[in-house]
Amino acid sequence: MVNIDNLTLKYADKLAIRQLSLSIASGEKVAIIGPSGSGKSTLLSHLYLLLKESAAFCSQKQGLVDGLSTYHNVYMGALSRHHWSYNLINLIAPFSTPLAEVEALCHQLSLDVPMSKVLSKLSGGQRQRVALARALYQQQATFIGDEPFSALDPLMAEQLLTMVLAGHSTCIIALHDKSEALRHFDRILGLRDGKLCLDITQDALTPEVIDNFYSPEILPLVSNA
Ligand SMILES: Nc1ncnc2c1ncn2[C@@H]1O[C@H](COP(=O)(O)OP(=O)(O)OP(=O)(O)O)[C@@H](O)[C@H]1O
Repeated sequence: MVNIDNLTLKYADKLAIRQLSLSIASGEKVAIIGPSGSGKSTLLSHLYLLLKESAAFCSQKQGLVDGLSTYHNVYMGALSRHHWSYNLINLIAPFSTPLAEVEALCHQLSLDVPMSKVLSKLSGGQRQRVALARALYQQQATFIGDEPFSALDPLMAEQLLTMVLAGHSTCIIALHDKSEALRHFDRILGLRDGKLCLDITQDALTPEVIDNFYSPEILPLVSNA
């Protein structure tokens, strides 16, 4: 589905991704782990650029509009599916079908706030679920997520992760969680200082592999993929 060969990315003179090669097949559930600043967001943004036509991206920056309602922020996920005139009328006076769809989706995410509530009045965890709902409302085959559950309690994070994995054939998700959530994925990629240092399948995942990956030593690539 996507092939990256010897990719290097930098911001001004800061190297963020170093000579990274990677293939991800359609249908894979891939977790990306790594310390803060290791390049996860940079890699995910690049993958989204490559897969834009078929992927929804739930980024850390969220890109929500504070002055708009919960409904309108989620509905933005469907803008490209409708004619501009439909979107315009719906912005002024929401149609009943998308309103009911968005409400049901929010309910699935335990986001039981009035659809008219403006974003600026929501908590951090609620905002994160609005961003997640907007990505899910895109109804794409691939989900790319940059720590999309980081502001949620562990139980809710696990429930929503399960829902996202079940709803998309391919998932590529950067996670805070080092161990528990990883058992839901087929394959785990680990970045350190912009380099791919871990690329293993679920059956090879052990606490020792994870501990070694996070140890201060510089390690060669560990891979069975
Ligand atoms: N806009 C930017 N301008 C300059 N440097 C940047 C910018 N964004 C990221 N970086 C740098 O690039 C490197 C990779 O950052 P990136 O955000 O991809 O890491 P990350 O693993 O996603 O971090 P975190 O877990 O904290 O979100 C870091 O050294 C970071 O400081």
